Amino acid sequence: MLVTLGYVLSPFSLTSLSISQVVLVISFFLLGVFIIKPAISQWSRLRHVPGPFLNSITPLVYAWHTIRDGQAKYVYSLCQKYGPVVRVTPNTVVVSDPQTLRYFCSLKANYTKGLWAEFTRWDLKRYSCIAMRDNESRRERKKKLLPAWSGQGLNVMEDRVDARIRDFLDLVERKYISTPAVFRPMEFGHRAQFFTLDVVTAVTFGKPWGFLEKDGDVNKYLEITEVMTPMFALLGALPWLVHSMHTWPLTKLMPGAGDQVGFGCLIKLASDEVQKRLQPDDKSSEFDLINAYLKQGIDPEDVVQECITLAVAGSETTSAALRVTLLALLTTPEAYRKLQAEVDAFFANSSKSPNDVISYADVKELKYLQAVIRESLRVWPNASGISFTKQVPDTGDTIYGYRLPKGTEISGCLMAMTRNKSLFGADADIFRPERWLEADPTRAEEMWATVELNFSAGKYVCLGKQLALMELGKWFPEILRRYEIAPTNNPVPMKLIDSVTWLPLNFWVRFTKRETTTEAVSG
Ligand code: HEM
Repeated sequence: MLVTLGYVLSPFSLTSLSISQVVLVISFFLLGVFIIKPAISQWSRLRHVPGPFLNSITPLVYAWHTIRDGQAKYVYSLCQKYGPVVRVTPNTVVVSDPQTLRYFCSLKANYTKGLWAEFTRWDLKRYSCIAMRDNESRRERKKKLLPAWSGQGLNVMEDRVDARIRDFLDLVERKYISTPAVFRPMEFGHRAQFFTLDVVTAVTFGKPWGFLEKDGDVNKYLEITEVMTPMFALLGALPWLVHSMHTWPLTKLMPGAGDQVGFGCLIKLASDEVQKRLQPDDKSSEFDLINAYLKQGIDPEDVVQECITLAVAGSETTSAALRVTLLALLTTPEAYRKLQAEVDAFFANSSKSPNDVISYADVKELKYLQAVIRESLRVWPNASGISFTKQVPDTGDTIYGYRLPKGTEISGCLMAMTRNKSLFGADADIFRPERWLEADPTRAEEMWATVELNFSAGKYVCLGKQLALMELGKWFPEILRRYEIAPTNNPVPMKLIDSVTWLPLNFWVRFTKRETTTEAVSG
């Protein structure tokens, strides 16, 4: 560097320059070495990939749009403008073709997880599966996690979901039935989170954390995570932030088991529960994910990390899907009535006791219900920006004819895939469940294979996919058979925020009992 500096200064006689001129020359030199040169080399790596010029030299454009409008809408607009491969930040490209997404998630493609995955590590010495970037270690771990998510495990999970449905119905009965004489509105955005958090903790720890019973935030967990969630969107753009967060002194700001409130309480809950199972006198032989994972020989410290991940991965995503599905139904009265009619017909012909929660097997047979769930996942896919990037392997790769050097981060724009007009029809931007019933079986299969990418694919596929579909599938019939739900007239209208998942603010609804309602089920 000194040689170069000498070369730059050589045309001048140092004695002929004033101090301020020397400072100016050195400043230009430093600017060139530390800012312009890296920017040029960053830009040139992927200069052949289409995208806005500014995005190719700085991640701040993406970060700005993410903060302003949300990542999904922004990345979707870039895909529409630039085609199947778009450069969204200097080192990130996004594809809008399902086949390519499936390819880079497959075992054979040998891609690894992108840098954002580092953010999902709470203990820097340990990894949960979702945070593992090394392919061999994640393959080993996933092999041990998978058995719990099928067969008997899934049956027990179904019982736990049923119990939380009963808790939800009990909450509605206790506090939220409106009549012409009494108006008792519910803010549904948070109640959806209470439901999914209680499901996921019941499945993981054997008992719910207690959000529904309290009808409120437990240990300020939600208050604090709501601030953190939008950061996921930004981290896709600013991976260096992830590294800084894992460096002293910022590590001091990371949540820990000693915290009295927020995310640290979840860490403590997970550590305590795992420790309890390790005691010789522990009696909790029942199925839950802690016992199942320990039985597979996963190190207890790693089981703690898996539990924490589950609570995060399994609650925000599913509650977002629950909220947007209800929102879609409330704003499409025709669909609401059709679903209600299907649900009524099912229960009218069912021999089950009114207290039994509908089985998952029956849920899968309700065609309009399935169409509604698929349609809402289609119109509002989760994480449709660059949140779950993967990294191109050492060999580099060629995608759509574009050479991507090793280390390039790549992601799929789900919204571009799930609103593709050639597959879903000219009205792909609107919620219309009928499209699923109109499509011939081959087309319907392709449509679902695309929408299913909400849960990722290949070696990254979501472990909780069936659990999430079960929660959504059971919640609607059990609620709609008993109550009419209507939006309320708020002075401040509802707003849907894109914060990796979908977060409606001010989502107030009114529950009234239906004339033909069956009795609310008791716990
Ligand atoms: C609508 C609901 C859900 C959606 C859209 C969803 C989406 C996803 C996606 C996209 C991934 C892959 C991330 C990546 O590529 O790195 C993932 C992974 C994961 N999800 Fe879900 N998820 C949902 C519900 C759940 C539930 C209910 C649970 C469990 C209680 C869960 C547990 C997990 C776990 C453990 C992983 C990590 C899998 C791995 O790293 O191989 N998810 N999910």
